[in-house]
Amino acid sequence: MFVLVNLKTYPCDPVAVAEAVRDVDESTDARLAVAPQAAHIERVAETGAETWAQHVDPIEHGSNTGHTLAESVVDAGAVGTLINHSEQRLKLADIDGSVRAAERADLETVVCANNAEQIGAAAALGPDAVAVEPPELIGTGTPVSQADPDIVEDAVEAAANVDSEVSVLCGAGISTGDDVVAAGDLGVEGVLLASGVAKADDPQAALEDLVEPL
Ligand SMILES: O=C(CO)COP(=O)(O)O
Repeated sequence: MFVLVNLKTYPCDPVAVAEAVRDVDESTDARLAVAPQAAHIERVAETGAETWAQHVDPIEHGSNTGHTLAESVVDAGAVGTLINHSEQRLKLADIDGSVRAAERADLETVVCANNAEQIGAAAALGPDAVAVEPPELIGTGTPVSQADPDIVEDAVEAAANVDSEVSVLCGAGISTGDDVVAAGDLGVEGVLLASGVAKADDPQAALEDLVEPL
C-alpha cells in the first residue's frame, strides 16, 4: 500500500513529520511519502523522506508570476505531485496541462477527484494514479472506507474501465491502520490522508499505527 501524507497548510513541523515518514517507511513494506507546502519541499526532501508537491501549474518556464513550475519542485527534491486536490480545484484543461507539465519534469502524478465519474475523466488524462476523496468527509475523521465504501469501489471500477494501468487511491478521514486495511479491501492501492498525521500530537505514532497491519 502507498500511504501519502498531505500536510496541506497545517501548522505542523514539516521536517519532523518527514523524519517520521522516513523512519516508518524503513520499518514497513508499505511505501510512505509526504507532501509539504512548496516552500518546505527542499527541507523535507533533505530528510530522505519521499517528497511530493501538493500542486503544480500547467505552465512552462517563462512569465508566470506566482505559479508553481514542475521543474522547480523537482529541483527542490520532489518526486511526485498531487493535482486537482479538492482544496486546489482546476478546470479540466488545466488538469491535463498540469499532468503534462509533471510528465515533462518526470514527476509521478496523482490526480484527485470527488466521485467515480470524475475519476473516470481523470484516468483518461493518463496520470500514474487517481485519488477519490469525497469533500464532505475530508478532515472529519470519519473514514471514506467506512462511511462511503461504494464511492471507493465505483472509483476503482471507473478507473479500470478507462485505463487499467492507472492506480487508484482513496482519502478522507483515514487515520488508523484499520481504515487503511478497509480501503485496501475495497480495491485501492493506496491512501491519501492529512489530519490524522499532520494534526496528531505524535505524528510518528500515528504513522506507525497506520502501517501496523500492513
Ligand atoms: O484531503 C485529504 C488528503 O489530501 C484528506 O484529509 P483528511 O485525512 O484530513 O481527511
